[in-house]
Amino acid sequence: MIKVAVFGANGRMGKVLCEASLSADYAQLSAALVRKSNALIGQQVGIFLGHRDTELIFTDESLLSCDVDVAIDFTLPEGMKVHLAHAVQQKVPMVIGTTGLSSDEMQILEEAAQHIPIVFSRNYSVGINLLENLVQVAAKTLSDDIDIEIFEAHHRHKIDAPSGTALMIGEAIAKAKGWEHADVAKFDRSHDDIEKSQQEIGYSVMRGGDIVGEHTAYFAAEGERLELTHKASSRMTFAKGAVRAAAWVKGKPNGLYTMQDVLDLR
Ligand SMILES: NC(=O)C1=CN([C@@H]2O[C@H](COP(=O)(O)OP(=O)(O)OC[C@H]3O[C@@H](n4cnc5c(N)ncnc54)[C@H](OP(=O)(O)O)[C@@H]3O)[C@@H](O)[C@H]2O)C=CC1
Ligand SMILES: O=C(O)C1=N[C@H](C(=O)O)C[C@H](O)C1
Repeated sequence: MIKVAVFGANGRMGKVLCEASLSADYAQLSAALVRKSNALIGQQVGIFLGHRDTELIFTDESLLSCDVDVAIDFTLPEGMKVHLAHAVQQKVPMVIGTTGLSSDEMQILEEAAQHIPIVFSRNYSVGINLLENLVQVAAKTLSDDIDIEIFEAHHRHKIDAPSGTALMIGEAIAKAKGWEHADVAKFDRSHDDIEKSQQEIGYSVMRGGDIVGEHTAYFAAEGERLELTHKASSRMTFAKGAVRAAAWVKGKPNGLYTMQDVLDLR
């Protein structure tokens, strides 16, 4: 049985991560952590979740009085950095799903992985991790006369854009093509006065309503077009993947892992 702590337990993903930890027969929710200032501290997690029969109460994010094996963080970059520091201090392995990290924040993650094992993935669904491999096959096979574009759609509350997953797909394609992603990523065409280059990965973004997460990679040639699409219809998909990653990372040597490692897809 793996003892799980969830940071940002009051968030959209935090709530579902608590549910997933309570539901998995190989996991138990041992700590539901929120910011020090949060009025939920001392209140029952079960009442917050609506129906769950658990004695657990919300505690603050210091991880200090927690008996846990792995901590999961799906928050925002500023929060993730604080949570990571607590986890390194307490020597607690982490599963991180927070997106929108800057290159400096990625470096902080890599440094922390020298002290604890960390799984970091911008998408914990099995389907997207498979898609990451499929787009590489497409990028290598459809090598000539091809335009590559990535479209993503998410709910109106999502802040970072393009999504972490869209970037993850783009980076996988760039790697398969032998391109530097930073050189070929195209986020804005509004000021262009020439035709697009074929050494380019274009991104487009939609935000609206309650869309959980949709991603399409387009490989468009003259005469044919391949579209590879993934649609997530429930946040529970990500949460189950993260709890699975938590069970996997327990006892692993220090280092930075991905969901591809957890799923043995490399
Ligand atoms: N990798 C994956 O598979 C997936 C990743 N995500 C990512 O998960 C993250 C969270 O998404 P979502 O649940 O929708 O977001 P929410 O806005 O619903 O929740 C954010 C949570 O982070 C906390 N938080 C924000 N800032 C800080 C801070 N500075 N210090 C401590 N805690 C903080 C919030 O606490 P408070 O309420 O106190 O502000 C809240 O608990 C996003 O980065 C999203 O992209 C989402 C789905 C899947
Ligand atoms: O914020 C979200 O909701 C999601 N974020 C992740 C991302 O940025 O790719 C994963 C998922 O698509 C949902």
